[in-house]
Amino acid sequence: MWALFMIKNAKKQRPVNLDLTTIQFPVTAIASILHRVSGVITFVAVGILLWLLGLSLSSPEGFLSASSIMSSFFVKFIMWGILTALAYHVVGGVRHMLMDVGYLEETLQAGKRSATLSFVITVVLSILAGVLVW
Ligand code: HEM
Repeated sequence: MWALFMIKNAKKQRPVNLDLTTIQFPVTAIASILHRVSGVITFVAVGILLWLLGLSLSSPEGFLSASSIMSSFFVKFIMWGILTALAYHVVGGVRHMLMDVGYLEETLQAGKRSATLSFVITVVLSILAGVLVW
């Protein structure tokens, strides 16, 4: 009986915060989830890019179709998004591998610094991708 009372009471005293606006993710958490999201985008992109490559190599008409598809703003925007996701995935992947081989310290401070740096590098690569696409 006493144990039951303790369990009920312990449950009541658990801190609850349902105000999502007061919850802030650390930069390392954002870097981590974006790495997964960019991996999934890259996975889907492989299919799209291979299809476009196949079309462009199929015949001279196929090449013209592929370049006319690529001339639309919407498609260029998607391509820019794919290249940005790939850039972040590669930069984040290299960060992971540097940590795995022990080149980057596995401390919170080093993690925060390398996560921020990988965002900065991705922004630069994303601008370059925009220049390439447009
Ligand atoms: C076609 C290309 C690629 C695809 C579709 C892809 C996709 C993915 C996916 C879906 C994950 C799982 C993410 C997770 O569960 O959190 C992942 C993880 C990973 N990827 Fe890629 N990836 C690709 C290329 C690369 C490249 C070029 C690198 C190297 C720089 C890389 C490095 C990594 C690393 C290190 C992980 C593990 C991260 C961890 O331990 O949390 N990937 N990738």
